[in-house]
Amino acid sequence: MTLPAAPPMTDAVKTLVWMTDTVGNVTYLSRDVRHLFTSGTTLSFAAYMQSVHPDDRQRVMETFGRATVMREEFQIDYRVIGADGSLHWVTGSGAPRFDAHGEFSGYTGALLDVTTRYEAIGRLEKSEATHRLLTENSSDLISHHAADSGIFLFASPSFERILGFDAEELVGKRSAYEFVHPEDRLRVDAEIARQMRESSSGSVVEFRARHKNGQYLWMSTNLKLLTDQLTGENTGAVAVTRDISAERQTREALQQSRNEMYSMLESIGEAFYAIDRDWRITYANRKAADFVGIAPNRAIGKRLLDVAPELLGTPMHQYFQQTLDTREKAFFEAYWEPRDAWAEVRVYPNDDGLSIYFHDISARRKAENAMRTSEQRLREVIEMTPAGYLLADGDGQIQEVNPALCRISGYEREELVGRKLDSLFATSPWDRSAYTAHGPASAQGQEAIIRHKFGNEVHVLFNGSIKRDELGQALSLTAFLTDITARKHIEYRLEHLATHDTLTGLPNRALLTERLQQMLAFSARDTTIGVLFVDLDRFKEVNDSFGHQPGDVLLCEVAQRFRHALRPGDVIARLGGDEFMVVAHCSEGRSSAAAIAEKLLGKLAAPIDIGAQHVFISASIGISMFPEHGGTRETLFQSADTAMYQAKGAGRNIYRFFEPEMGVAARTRMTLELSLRRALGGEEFEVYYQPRVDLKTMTVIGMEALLRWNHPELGQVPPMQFIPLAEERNLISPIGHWVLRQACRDTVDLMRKLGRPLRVSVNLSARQLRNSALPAEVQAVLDETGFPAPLLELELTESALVEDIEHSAHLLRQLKDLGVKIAVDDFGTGYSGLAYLRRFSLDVLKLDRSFVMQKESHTSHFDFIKAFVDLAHALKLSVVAEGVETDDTLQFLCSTACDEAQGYFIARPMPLAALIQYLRSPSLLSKQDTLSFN
Ligand SMILES: Nc1nc2c(ncn2[C@@H]2O[C@@H]3COP(=O)(O)O[C@H]4[C@@H](O)[C@H](n5cnc6c(=O)[nH]c(N)nc65)O[C@@H]4COP(=O)(O)O[C@H]3[C@H]2O)c(=O)[nH]1
Repeated sequence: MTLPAAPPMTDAVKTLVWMTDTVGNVTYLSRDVRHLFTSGTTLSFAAYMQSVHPDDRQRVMETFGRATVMREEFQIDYRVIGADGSLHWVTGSGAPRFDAHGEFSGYTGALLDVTTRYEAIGRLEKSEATHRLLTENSSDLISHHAADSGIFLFASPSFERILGFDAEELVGKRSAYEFVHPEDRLRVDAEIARQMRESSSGSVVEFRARHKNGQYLWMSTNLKLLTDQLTGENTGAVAVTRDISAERQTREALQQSRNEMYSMLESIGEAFYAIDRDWRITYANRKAADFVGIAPNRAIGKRLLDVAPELLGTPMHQYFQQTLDTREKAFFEAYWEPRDAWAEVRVYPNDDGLSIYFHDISARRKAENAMRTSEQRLREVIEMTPAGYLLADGDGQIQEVNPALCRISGYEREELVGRKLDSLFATSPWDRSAYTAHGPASAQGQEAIIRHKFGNEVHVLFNGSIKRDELGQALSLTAFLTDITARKHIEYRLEHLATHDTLTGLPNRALLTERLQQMLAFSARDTTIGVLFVDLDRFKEVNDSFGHQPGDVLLCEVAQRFRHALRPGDVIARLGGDEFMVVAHCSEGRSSAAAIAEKLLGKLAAPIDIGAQHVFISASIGISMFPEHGGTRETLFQSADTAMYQAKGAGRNIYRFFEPEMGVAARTRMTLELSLRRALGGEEFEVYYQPRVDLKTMTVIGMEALLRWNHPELGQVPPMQFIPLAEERNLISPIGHWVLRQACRDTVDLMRKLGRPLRVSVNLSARQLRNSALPAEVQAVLDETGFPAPLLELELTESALVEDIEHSAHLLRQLKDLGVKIAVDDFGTGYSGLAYLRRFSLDVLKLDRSFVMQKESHTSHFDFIKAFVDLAHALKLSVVAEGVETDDTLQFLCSTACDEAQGYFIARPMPLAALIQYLRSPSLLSKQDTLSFN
């Protein structure tokens, strides 16, 4: 059989028809594909089988064989290899052929070239295999879910590995929703809803999925909803889910460490920011952002110069650039003008750019500035202060001085710096011990002496302090020194004034007392000290006769002579008036003291010249010895005083040692003094009144008030015993005041009772006259008692008046201005004459009793008294005679035109009650015998 020629496969219909004989040899083959199998027209079965792909040959043989045996139709796809070597997929189909006799005659069939289809299938299979491979081996969970229910339609094997469920357990049985953590469900739903709403093509959602073992794993799902192309309905979803637990953990850890770093960067007291190489801010903590005035999140990502344009061109900017260039860190301080702030900046290079730390040091800078300013000011103050200033090191070597110290010390600054403190100070509160450990820390307000360059001493007030290390060792010494030399001189003068007698320059009582105290305190047991009380004799007379100034000249001369008579160790003091006291060591006991006394008296032997006058003066000296007469200065003074009175009494110009018997009299005086003080407070005083008569009318026109002291033990003490004591002990003023008040009160009462005026005269002592407040006190008494001033007569002795003439005259004028009368008591016993008294505005002269009594012995006395009374009258003074004891005297006085008289003959001093009685009695002069109280 000849096979027709076949067209090329590609051009022709790809189906060929074939026929075989009963044993399978090809008897007919369409021309189209013939060339595939043979170049001839016939083809044996075996040859044909050679064309079949070896891998398919067996299958083809079996199919053919079975079909032939069974006489069945067959169809089989297999590959053939063309004669040209090309491979083709063919679908071979055949059906048995029977002849008219029903005899099998072979097969007739067709071969369809299905290479193209198979290639497509091959590709599909390959892709499917690839996908399957991917799906089966993917570490991700790949799933397909039904719409709405989320039931698994497909689950990749990885589900078992990751969530513990195999596909069988999932597909068609469970919903994806079962696995979502309840807390994440809302989020997942929201995402699905969003996707459906927006028809978006997939999104990623993270959630926790429950493992079969109950634990949750973090998953990230890439979810894609599937939509029907025609209806647009959701037909399900595919999901690719990945276990991101580890990633989450890493991410969280990273976030955690980033948070920690940020919170650390936030919490550090410093501002921090980082910039990349493009100067973009990659991080800025709040402090840094605040510094430039921007929110941190707004700064990040921005270029530094956009956020802080003021940075451009500043040193800070240059430093940043330099660090970026050199990769070397930089530390510096910079001023940030927009904030008027100073920052301490540290710039570190890193792989991305720079890490910049800065610390606001404005406060510190300000404090430093303030400190600098205050230091500057302090320096200026130190330079300008009038107090000297010095700074020395711990060894006392001067490091720094101010101009004032140069002025005070006389040295130039260069001469002082480097000098040791010890050589500058003669005395200072800081000796060597100040520099040692635990020495004093400061010396405030202490006095020191600087040795001036020219040798003189400069007194300074020293205020210093020492700075020490922890071991107490001196590090530096600072001191301010105020020049107090002038003040010291004044102090010295004041002290001298306080301790020395201004007239004679001798030590005064205070200094003498102190010296004696020292001598007693520091004396050895066998030391003998003599205390000599020296009182000038009749000095008062000199004073009264020549006046105060000559008296002062005399006292100075005496002081001078006494001083020369004594040894340097002896002390001589003027106690006041004409009293001196000498305290001296007496190695030979009494004989030494006696020698001193004689020397003193001897010094007075030569007359003293006062102006043109030679004045002879003597002294009485009382001596007490330590320890013989006492151990304390009081007893020694007292004893010397007592002995001096003894010497005076014994005839003057002599000295007397104290004898114990003398002490008795002294003690009596002391007892009296004590009880006198008590009497003032009690009711032991009483005023007696001695009537005074007008000699023309012989009527009582007034009386003299005389003080009586009714001592509880001693009985009535006469005024002459206690008045001088009261004067001496400064008690007379209160006593005198009491008498004045009592007298005024009694007389007012008396006048009221008798219905007629009465004058009362009250004695004033010399001491009262010294009191400038006397006029005011008298006025107060007059006001208080309502006593008429013209009826009050104040009696003063001559000697009291002349003690200080200026003062007396002034005071008398003031008293007279009150309207009271002034009488001079005891006239005729003193040294001054009438003319002398003209200087005072007086009203009454009281002739002393001794003056009145002389009448008996002098025949010319009458004339004298008469002339005196006339003279007094000429001076507008009335004359009162005192001490009228006899009728004769009274008569005599009447004949001399004397105005008034008082005396025992008329009436003795008497208590108030008796006076009332006396004054009421009709005949006065007949009563004198019965009214005796004195
Ligand atoms: N022999 C004699 N004496 C007569 C006669 N008439 C009066 N006398 C006394 O002579 C004194 C007169 O007083 P005086 O000269 O002021 O002398 C007073 C006066 O200086 C002073 N005195 C008395 N009372 C005070 C007083 O209150 N203050 C002051 N400062 N001194 C007073 O005491 C002195 C003595 O006072 P008295 O003892 O009271 O003594 C009184 C008086 O009793 C007389 O005929 N013959």
